[in-house]
Amino acid sequence: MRIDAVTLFPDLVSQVTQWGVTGRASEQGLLQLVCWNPRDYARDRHRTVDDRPYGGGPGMVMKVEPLRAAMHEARASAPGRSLSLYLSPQGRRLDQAAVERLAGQERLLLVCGRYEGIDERVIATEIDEEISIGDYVLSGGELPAMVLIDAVARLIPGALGHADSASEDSFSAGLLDYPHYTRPEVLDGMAVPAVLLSGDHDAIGRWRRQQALGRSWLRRPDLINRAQLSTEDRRLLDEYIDEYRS
Ligand SMILES: CC(C)(C)c1cccc(C(=O)NCC2(NC(=O)c3cccc4nocc34)CCCCC2)c1
Repeated sequence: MRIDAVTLFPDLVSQVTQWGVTGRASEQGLLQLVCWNPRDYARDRHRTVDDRPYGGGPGMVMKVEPLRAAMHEARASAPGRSLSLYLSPQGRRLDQAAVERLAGQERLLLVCGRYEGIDERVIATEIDEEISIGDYVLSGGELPAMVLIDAVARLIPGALGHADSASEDSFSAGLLDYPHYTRPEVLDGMAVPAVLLSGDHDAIGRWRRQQALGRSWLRRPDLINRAQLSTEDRRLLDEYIDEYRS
């Protein structure tokens, strides 16, 4: 999958192709990330990339021409149509369903804001979707872009080795993860749940499902309401709730 990122900090965004699963996906040619810096398209002597806001007020706005030139160069640099996304607090909240939809695109163009943001007319004419990763104040759209790249890259066929894919099971079913344990068997007097040492893989599977259901019910009831629960799921969850309330 080809992803182009328009950013004033290409060295920051390109770090996502240097490490871990996304690093390997990039190494294997499954993910191709190219960064484009508006500063390289600033034609004045000072290579200006910000501009003053109409209406006055604090801060600056990303200068239109270098930004648009970088976007146009990015689009023209490879075949295929890019879905153009502006990472923005005004955007639709990113969730796994959106990630799955975006992973199906042949190309993504990610625009990262800095200063107070970008000109609204650039959004109106050049951006297909605004996407937000959450409600907190950030310094730029680069970390959100890297979050999106990570989430999308994991869905590229072949990107996840076996060791990585386990955690997809419960969440891709839209639930929180069951608790994980590893050595030692007793840590500061706290023992691993006995079922996990039993070797009874059916019991272990049921226990993990019940934990995923129960923890989702406790911490993220919104996920439970959206999940498609089987009758066995309902039984496991009811048993968890009875125990929790007893
Ligand atoms: C949400 C909240 C707190 C009410 C809010 C309200 C108003 C402004 C901001 C804010 O952070 N402005 C700065 C800015 N943020 C982002 O780009 C950004 C932030 C959060 C999630 C994101 N997902 O993608 C991009 C995201 C970076 C500099 C260029 C202008 C945007 C926040």
